[in-house]
Amino acid sequence: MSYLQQRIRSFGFAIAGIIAFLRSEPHARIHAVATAIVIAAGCWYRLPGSQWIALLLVIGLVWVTEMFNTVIEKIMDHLSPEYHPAVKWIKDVAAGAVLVAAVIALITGCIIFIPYL
Ligand SMILES: Nc1ncnc2c1ncn2[C@@H]1O[C@H](COP(=O)(O)OP(=O)(O)OP(=O)(O)O)[C@@H](O)[C@H]1O
Repeated sequence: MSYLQQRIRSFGFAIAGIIAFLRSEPHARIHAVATAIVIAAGCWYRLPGSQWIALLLVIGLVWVTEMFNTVIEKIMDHLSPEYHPAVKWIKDVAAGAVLVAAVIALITGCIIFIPYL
């Protein structure tokens, strides 16, 4: 298999991962709806490029943290299905990362959209 074929194959696995995440996680579908609404609002208000960059960065931040949080939960459930304080710490910190990203995204959204309302 050539280098290019390997890269295309890896890209296919990454797309399959995104589809698996969307299919299995209700949170992911809520993020998808919220992302669509925010992008539609951005188009409606014809946001300038700098505001689009800020918006896309925080949307990406929320998606990436949520995906890694889900991966961490799945790893822990696989490795240690029974209760363990270390698992609680790991899952709670991972969930905290999602909360940080969501709060940053909410504040950014308010800064961008409130002046248009
Ligand atoms: N094996 C475990 N040992 C210790 N605490 C756990 C364990 N599993 C879950 N917990 C605790 O319960 C909380 C919820 O865990 P859970 O895996 O259900 O995630 P969740 O945040 O409800 O996410 P989701 O709804 O996406 O499954 C964790 O944040 C952690 O505090």
